[in-house]
Amino acid sequence: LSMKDFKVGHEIGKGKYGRVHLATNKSSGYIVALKILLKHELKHDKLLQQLEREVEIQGNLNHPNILKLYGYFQDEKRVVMILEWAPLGTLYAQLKRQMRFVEKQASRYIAQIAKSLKYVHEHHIVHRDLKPENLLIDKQGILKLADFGWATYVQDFTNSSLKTICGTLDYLAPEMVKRQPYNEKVDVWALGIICYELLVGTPPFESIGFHPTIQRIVLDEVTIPDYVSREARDIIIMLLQKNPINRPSMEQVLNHPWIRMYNK
Ligand SMILES: CC(C)CCNC(=O)Cn1cc(-c2ccc3c(-c4nc5ccccc5[nH]4)n[nH]c3c2)cn1
Repeated sequence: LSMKDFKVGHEIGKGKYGRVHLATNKSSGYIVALKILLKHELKHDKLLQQLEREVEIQGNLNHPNILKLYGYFQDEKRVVMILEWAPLGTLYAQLKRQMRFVEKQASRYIAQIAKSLKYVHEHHIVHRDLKPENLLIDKQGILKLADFGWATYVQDFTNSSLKTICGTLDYLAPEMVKRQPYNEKVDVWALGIICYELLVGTPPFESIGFHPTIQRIVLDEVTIPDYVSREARDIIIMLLQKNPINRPSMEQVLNHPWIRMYNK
């Protein structure tokens, strides 16, 4: 495969390392998203190895709520990943449009994210950068876990400043902020932030500036508005436990009444 097998359309996204274009495969007519990374931008070969690892990971993940990597190819100038196209864009954009979701819709989205995370965690992978910008929606309204922050594949959090880790701090777990060892429970925390945000419209510890946000993540208890149901309140408090040991597994999340009541 090479670029000439595709009719390349407009740019749909721009990451730290790559540009994403809508494209059509000329022979199959299939619409895909092409993530194009210029080799000279991947200067030191560590990034190229990390990219190989990313492709290796993605190639083995096969789940209805995880964005598919169909394949990849390279020529002298670039590396290209052939990815599933999600026509309805990101959950972030939909949330901005709708302000916030009714509990049934929010519960359905949280259930889908929990299913994808259960699968990813079973493969001993931690996503680490779960946020509405990384969740895409296909034409049936099904959520697809993605990871555009290509940088997460090259970040080892130990020595990089928190600020460069990701655009927003809102989804960082307390143990990450405190630079302690972390595990898949950081994704459980992020799911709690997203759950709150889908129901309320803004993340619970959002503040102006870097320090206030990380301080609130570590110190503040979440305050949940009265219009949020008892069951939703219960799952949010469960997911946003400061101590990762007290957070539930994805199995337990999927068995919670607020999930079961809307996902028969
Ligand atoms: C293991 C798994 C979690 C990682 C999967 N790999 C990636 O997420 C790598 N990646 C995917 C993308 C990407 C970005 C945007 C889209 C889109 C898309 N559809 C849109 C519709 C409207 C507006 C914007 C849109 N972006 N579809 N498919 C995409 C794929 C960028 N980097």
